[in-house]
Amino acid sequence: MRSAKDFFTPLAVGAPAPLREIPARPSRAIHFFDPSNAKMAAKIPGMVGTVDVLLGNLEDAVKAENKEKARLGLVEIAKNTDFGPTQLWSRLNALDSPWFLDDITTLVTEIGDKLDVVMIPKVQGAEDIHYVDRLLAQLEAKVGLQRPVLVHAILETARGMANVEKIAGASPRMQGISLGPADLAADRRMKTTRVGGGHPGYLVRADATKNDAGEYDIHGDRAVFQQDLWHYTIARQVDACAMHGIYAYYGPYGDITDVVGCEDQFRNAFLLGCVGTWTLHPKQIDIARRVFSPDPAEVEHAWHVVTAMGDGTGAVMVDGKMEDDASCKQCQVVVDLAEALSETDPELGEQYAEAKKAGIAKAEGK
Ligand SMILES: CC(C)(COP(=O)(O)OP(=O)(O)OC[C@H]1O[C@@H](n2cnc3c(N)ncnc32)[C@H](O)[C@@H]1OP(=O)(O)O)[C@@H](O)C(=O)NCCC(=O)NCCSC(=O)C[C@](C)(O)C(=O)O
Ligand SMILES: [Mg+2]
Repeated sequence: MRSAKDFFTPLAVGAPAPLREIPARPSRAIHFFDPSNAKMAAKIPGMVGTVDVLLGNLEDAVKAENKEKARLGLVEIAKNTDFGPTQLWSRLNALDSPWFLDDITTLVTEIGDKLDVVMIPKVQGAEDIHYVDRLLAQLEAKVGLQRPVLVHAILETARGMANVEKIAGASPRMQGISLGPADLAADRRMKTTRVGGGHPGYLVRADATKNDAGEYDIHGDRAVFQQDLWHYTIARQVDACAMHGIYAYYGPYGDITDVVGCEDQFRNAFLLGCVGTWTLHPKQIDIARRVFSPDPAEVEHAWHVVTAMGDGTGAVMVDGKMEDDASCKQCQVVVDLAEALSETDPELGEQYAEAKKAGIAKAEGK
């Protein structure tokens, strides 16, 4: 572990200085595409502006014989596309794979100026991030990049989970962490075969009631509530990220057809503190944008409270409810998110501007 004194020192002579703060850029939908799939790749330039992040996936879901094609395909797309406000990320192959070294070397030297974040799969501990950190600094110095490429870890092993706080704080490059529910389930020997989402077997059942004979009717009509398999994992991931000033994300929802279940899983993650999710299919993009953008009614309420609270201290009544310093901070989270999203999403920006006007007017009794 580096000393706090040299945490922000570049790890190679000539590498750009690490950022002191990770920018809160909108990243509601991290849209995955396979750059070796010609049909999918052809759609990417037209998707600029429709998602916050376009991610060229080089790891799982790309066939072994297509790894090189995917890497070079991504270089080509990046060189020929103006991404405007849309971020460009890539998921590299795992550190122990035969492809990682060429992935990182090629991408940083060829398109490092366009690449915002590299996603590293199957991160086990801080040592994995330290390795990537130094390598990135050397490559950045070699090609004279002016800004550091950031790092995003995927939580998909039990060891990675046990080390999540250390991973989140391993480098000033750490931008965020996503959940990898499929690999994590396998590594933990969980018995779900689904890629994310719930499972009907993971439930709690209401107590049995007594029948007319005074016996517990265990086979009677008892309400069943399906539970969230990922609650503990996401909550811990969110704490680790918040503690280190980086961002937490849900990951993939593999049942592309079940848009309702997908929306529920995304919303749970949003409410727990995640800022975004992955989209694997165009169908999931609108869901992610909707879920990870606060409802204008919430934004209006947040402005009402923040305005009514003035300097943020004391207690006031708003719509029959007590608001104080703490709830003002909760509302500030919503206000800040709405302001950040307004900068890149003009349609939402208009709705949020209306909500702000209405919230302030209510606070001022107009
Ligand atoms: C699921 C698949 C096979 C269905 O692909 P399909 O072609 O069968 O679907 P479709 O419904 O027929 O497609 C309709 C149209 O959308 C296009 N399309 C379809 N998908 C995309 C896309 N992503 N981006 C842009 N365009 C897309 C597709 O080309 C087609 O175009 P067309 O109408 O012109 O014919 C396909 O959507 C796909 O390959 N998606 C990405 C999968 C992926 O990246 N998986 C890896 C992340 S999850 C993971 O790795 C786990 C994790 C974290 O590691 C862990 O939990 O451990
Ligand atoms: Mg995985």
